[in-house]
Amino acid sequence: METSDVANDLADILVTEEEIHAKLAELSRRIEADYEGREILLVGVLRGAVMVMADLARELRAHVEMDWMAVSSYGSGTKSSGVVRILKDLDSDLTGRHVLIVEDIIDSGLTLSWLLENLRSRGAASVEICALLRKPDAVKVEVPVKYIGFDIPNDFVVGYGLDYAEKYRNLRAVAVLAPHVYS
Ligand SMILES: O=P(O)(O)OC[C@H]1O[C@H](OP(=O)(O)OP(=O)(O)O)[C@H](O)[C@@H]1O
Ligand SMILES: Nc1nc2[nH]cnc2c(=O)[nH]1
Repeated sequence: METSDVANDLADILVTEEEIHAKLAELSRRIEADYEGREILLVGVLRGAVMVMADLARELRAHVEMDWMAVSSYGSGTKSSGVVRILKDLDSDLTGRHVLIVEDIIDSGLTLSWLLENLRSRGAASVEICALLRKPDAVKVEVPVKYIGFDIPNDFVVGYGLDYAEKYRNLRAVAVLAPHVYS
């Protein structure tokens, strides 16, 4: 597939690569200051958070450990079912750890509100959330997010880790798909 084929599928770029990296730098400076003297365990939520985890971790000028969890709440469609299943659990013991959950997007909030409670019950010293994107008009459950990148409209978005039918995760920007992709 040619690169131009992918570009033809995009209706609108919502957040550019440059804007993402500037925002992650800004959030990283806040995180470094907030966690001074405390080591962070970054918990990435597979698979969408792979890009934001990789770039945030490399932007941070502090020791971090990284672990991964895979949960499923969407099945194969574009609507959250609200039923969250653990597909891959953490390898780390969270007792006494300062956990920072790294997510790509908060849509309904169902995934993160469930995950927050789940990780808090494991004896962590603290559990906070860093999410690149949030859709304020889609939220069904309010989630206390300490570090947020961008509030975006209530459209289905792809890129920078986010997929449609497992494609488009490798886009450098966050975009809305053109209608012909769905037909
Ligand atoms: O706020 P919510 O409505 O719960 O939606 C957010 C969740 O949806 C996406 O994951 P998805 O289930 O699409 O899996 P993926 O990360 O493997 O693509 C995203 O990565 C979040 O985990
Ligand atoms: N790709 C993608 N996954 C999501 N999961 C929840 N919201 C979204 C979205 O807008 N795009």
